[in-house]
Amino acid sequence: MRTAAIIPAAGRGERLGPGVPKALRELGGAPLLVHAVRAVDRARSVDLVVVAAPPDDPAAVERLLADYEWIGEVLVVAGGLDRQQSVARALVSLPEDVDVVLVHDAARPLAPPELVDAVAATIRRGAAACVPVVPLADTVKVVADDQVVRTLDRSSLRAVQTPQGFRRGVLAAAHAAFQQALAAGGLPEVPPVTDDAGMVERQGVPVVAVPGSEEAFKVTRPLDLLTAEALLTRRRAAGAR
Ligand SMILES: Nc1ccn([C@@H]2O[C@H](COP(=O)(O)OP(=O)(O)OP(=O)(O)O)[C@@H](O)[C@H]2O)c(=O)n1
Ligand SMILES: C[C@](O)(CO)[C@H](O)COP(=O)(O)O
Repeated sequence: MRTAAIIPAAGRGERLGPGVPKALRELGGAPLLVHAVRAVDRARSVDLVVVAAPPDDPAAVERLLADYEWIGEVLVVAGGLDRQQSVARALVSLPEDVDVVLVHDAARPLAPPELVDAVAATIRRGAAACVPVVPLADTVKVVADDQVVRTLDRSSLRAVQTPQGFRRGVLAAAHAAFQQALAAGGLPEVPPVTDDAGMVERQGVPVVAVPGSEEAFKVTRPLDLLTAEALLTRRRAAGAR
């Protein structure tokens, strides 16, 4: 089985604040994207990496990655206007012999390679789709117009991370159905589709949940970048490359 890791990296990072696209922001001397490529590249299960770059200048991302001699061959494609489009563009660029696809946010730079391998192994063992999940730390309430409507039972709620893993045909069919539904007049707004597993769920395909990692958190807001710096400093002090 050949496994490809798609890294959607075409987002602006509005919640992180003004600056270059989020995937190109620095963390410990290298762009977030380089850390995310390292995370999947170091995983034993990954044979090929495809990056969906900011669409205005994908060649700049190609040049950037070429500066890191430890990075093997990475295919770079132009990303799209939203995450779904970026993943879809990478998906159609995959060589025919790829049968397992992992999708991993550039915005999750410190995901452990062991997590990548655990997700890939779940698909290789026969699951159609797999997501890493972590329990919620906070109490969760439904709020409308500044009023609490109700409190949810968080015991069965999980926060979902990446990498998410799929049999290639399952992910391709879900993306195709998503595009068709959009073309035919849109999708229901609730729940919005924010990840690839969400598209697969809409097709009625079972999605396996495996334990995620606190270190696979998403850099979304400025404090997340500070947290990532601290974690990276600790890893380097412990001898990590
Ligand atoms: N058009 C887009 C939008 C997002 N992404 C990618 O999807 C991942 C997760 O998205 P998120 O953290 O929401 O990133 P942004 O969309 O950049 O963030 P924001 O919503 O704050 O602008 C990121 O690696 C981001 O680069 C992408 O490839 N193409
Ligand atoms: C894919 C994802 O990282 C799973 O948690 C998430 O849905 C993407 O984040 P966004 O902030 O909703 O774009």
